[in-house]
Amino acid sequence: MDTMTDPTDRVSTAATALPQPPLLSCIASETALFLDFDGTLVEIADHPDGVRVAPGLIGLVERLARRLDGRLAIVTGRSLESLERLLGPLAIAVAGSHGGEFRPAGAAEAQPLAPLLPAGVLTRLNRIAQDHGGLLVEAKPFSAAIHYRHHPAARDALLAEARRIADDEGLGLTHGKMVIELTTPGADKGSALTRFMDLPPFAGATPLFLGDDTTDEHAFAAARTLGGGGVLVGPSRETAAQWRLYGVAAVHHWLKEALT
Ligand SMILES: O=P(O)(O)OC[C@H]1O[C@H](O[C@H]2O[C@H](CO)[C@@H](O)[C@H](O)[C@H]2O)[C@H](O)[C@@H](O)[C@@H]1O
Repeated sequence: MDTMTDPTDRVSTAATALPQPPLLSCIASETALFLDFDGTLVEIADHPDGVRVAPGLIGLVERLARRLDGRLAIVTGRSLESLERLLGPLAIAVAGSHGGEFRPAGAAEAQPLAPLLPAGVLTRLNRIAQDHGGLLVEAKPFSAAIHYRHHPAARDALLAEARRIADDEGLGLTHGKMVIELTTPGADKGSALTRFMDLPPFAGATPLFLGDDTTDEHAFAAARTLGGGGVLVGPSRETAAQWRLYGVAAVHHWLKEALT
């Protein structure tokens, strides 16, 4: 089977609305590539620590970064500490915590692009997690996430409670895949992409962002503003992306093609 073809396209008209992106090998000389992590480079798993990193994925990303003369960054909602626990130390450019942490390739330390999360937020989220039978709370330097993958019925109550904390503390609220996150204002994936694009070796290139979640929409919009675009990974939906790949396997196939 052609690994770029979505088996569900046969039954969903909406799913065929966005075309596949051009082959990276055709556009790479001027492209800056930005990659989301969960749902884009790795399949979604039951637990944030349970994702499987495909053999060869790290080498593939590093080789692509070299092919693009350093114009490649992973831009994730995870903290950089959580990302590197899964991938090992990374020499490529990375941004974590939805744009709160920003680290150009080779830099020893991440720069903050947002204020730290106020101390009381985690306490309040942990209390809510307990009230709902022990949900997972993920603490990051510039955001905190409460996961309800194992308690989907809690969604609406959690959203209301998280909204109250966001309003009290002046925080942003994002709603991703079975996860609600409170983020400190001033940074998102779009601002991280824009910051990279201001700096060498990204400056002057055309940004292309690959991501699966609603939290990637800021980055799709920022890439478009800078003359580039976005590739939605997964089922079709309302999006600022212009292209679509059906899932993680198609992303790997598309990335590998650039190296052939
Ligand atoms: O921006 P991303 O790299 O896509 O990160 C988004 C969030 O990913 C993680 O949560 C998601 O993936 C988990 C593992 O597959 C899954 O269990 C969870 O339900 C998903 O929401 C991560 O834990 C979050 O911190 C990231 O913000």
